Amino acid sequence: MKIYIGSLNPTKIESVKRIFAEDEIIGVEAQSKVAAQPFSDEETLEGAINRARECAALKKSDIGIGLEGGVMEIEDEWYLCNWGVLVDQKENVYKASGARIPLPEEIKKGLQTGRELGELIDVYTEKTDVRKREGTIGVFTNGLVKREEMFGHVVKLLRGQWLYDQ
Ligand SMILES: O=P(O)(O)OP(=O)(O)OP(=O)(O)OC[C@H]1O[C@@H](n2cnc3c(O)ncnc32)[C@H](O)[C@@H]1O
Ligand SMILES: [Mg+2]
Repeated sequence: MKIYIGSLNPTKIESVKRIFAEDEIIGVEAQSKVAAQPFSDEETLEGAINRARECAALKKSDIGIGLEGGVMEIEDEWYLCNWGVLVDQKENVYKASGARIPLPEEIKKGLQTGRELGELIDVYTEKTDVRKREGTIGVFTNGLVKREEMFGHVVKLLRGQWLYDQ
């Protein structure tokens, strides 16, 4: 199969390659049509849906996948959240969410001033492009769960649900 994933972020592309190891995986730029930094489960999921639909609509695409990261609030604490969507040629839509962990107060404050998590985590860790490497989830799990692994789990949940219907 030819699978398009709506991102050029290597952690997202690699996570799809891991789970669809026998297929051709192509990363393309896709519009999430939501804010660069989504602030709820709903908005994050919507971003993933939009990316997946755009990929599924590409010529020769068998499957389109959208993976989107965001933050969401539960009782004053802000959590990392992640959503994935798979759309096939029958226009079936499969959804799954990823692991979530709370973010430190300092990061929450930065997000409240309108800055993107990807930028804040680089300042926090004094590193560059954390979002393309271990991710925020990797930083705050001491490297035990990296962004690629977390998205890999989301893609596995998508593939499994899709397989169930075949
Ligand atoms: O190129 P794209 O596919 O857009 O990849 P991205 O890294 O920007 O990722 P998202 O748009 O899905 O994530 C929305 C925002 O949240 C940030 N983000 C989400 N999860 C993250 C993580 O685990 N580590 C670092 N940044 C993260 C990300 O950098 C963006 O600012
Ligand atoms: Mg982004």
